[in-house]
Amino acid sequence: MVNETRVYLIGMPGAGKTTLGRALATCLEMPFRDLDEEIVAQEKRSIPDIFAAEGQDYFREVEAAVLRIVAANQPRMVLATGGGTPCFHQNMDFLLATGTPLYLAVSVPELVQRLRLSLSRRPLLTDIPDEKALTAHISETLALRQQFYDRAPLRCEGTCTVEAMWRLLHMYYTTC
Ligand SMILES: Nc1ncnc2c1ncn2[C@@H]1O[C@H](COP(=O)(O)OP(=O)(O)OP(=O)(O)O)[C@@H](O)[C@H]1O
Ligand SMILES: O=C(O)C1=C[C@@H](O)[C@@H](O)[C@H](O)C1
Ligand SMILES: [Mg+2]
Repeated sequence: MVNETRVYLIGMPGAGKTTLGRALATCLEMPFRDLDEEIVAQEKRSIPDIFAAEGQDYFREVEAAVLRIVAANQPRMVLATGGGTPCFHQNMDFLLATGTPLYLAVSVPELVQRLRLSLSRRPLLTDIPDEKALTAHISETLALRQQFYDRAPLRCEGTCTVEAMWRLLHMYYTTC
């Protein structure tokens, strides 16, 4: 039953949506899609280039449109969403209506350690000077996003694994 649905991985940048999503899809023998990659393919430019040329509002419109197109084309898949996806254009309502959102809940210090090395390719993090500022930024962003992430029916805490996600999904589908 798990593999007849759309599993939507949501969570902060660095939570592991792409890395774990790919592995979960292999384990479930389901197609894997990454919303950021779909946006890059549709726009034929990188995410930092989209933000720089058009700004965040445009990016969020494209993100919402591509989400709906990918879902329409894929009745079963594991989809790694973007970090901000659930927070714009009623996307969280859409995710809940069309599949099973699973929130990867990772602590701020762990996110900071993972994101530290990749700031330059993340358009919302490029101007952050040091680890203290990064910690403050991640904490503030998470505080704003938490209300959206918390609507997910499934939540994997800490250093999540494919096995832990599989167990959550399996329990959810056998009890619902
Ligand atoms: N469970 C994990 N334990 C340790 N490191 C991890 C784990 N999951 C992901 N990472 C590492 O954290 C970094 C970010 O992972 P990933 O790109 O999958 O996150 P993401 O949620 O897709 O982020 P984004 O929203 O920016 O696309 C990568 O360097 C990855 O190797
Ligand atoms: O957290 C965010 O708002 C973002 C996360 C990335 O996945 C990309 O979707 C983009 O860089 C925006
Ligand atoms: Mg990703």
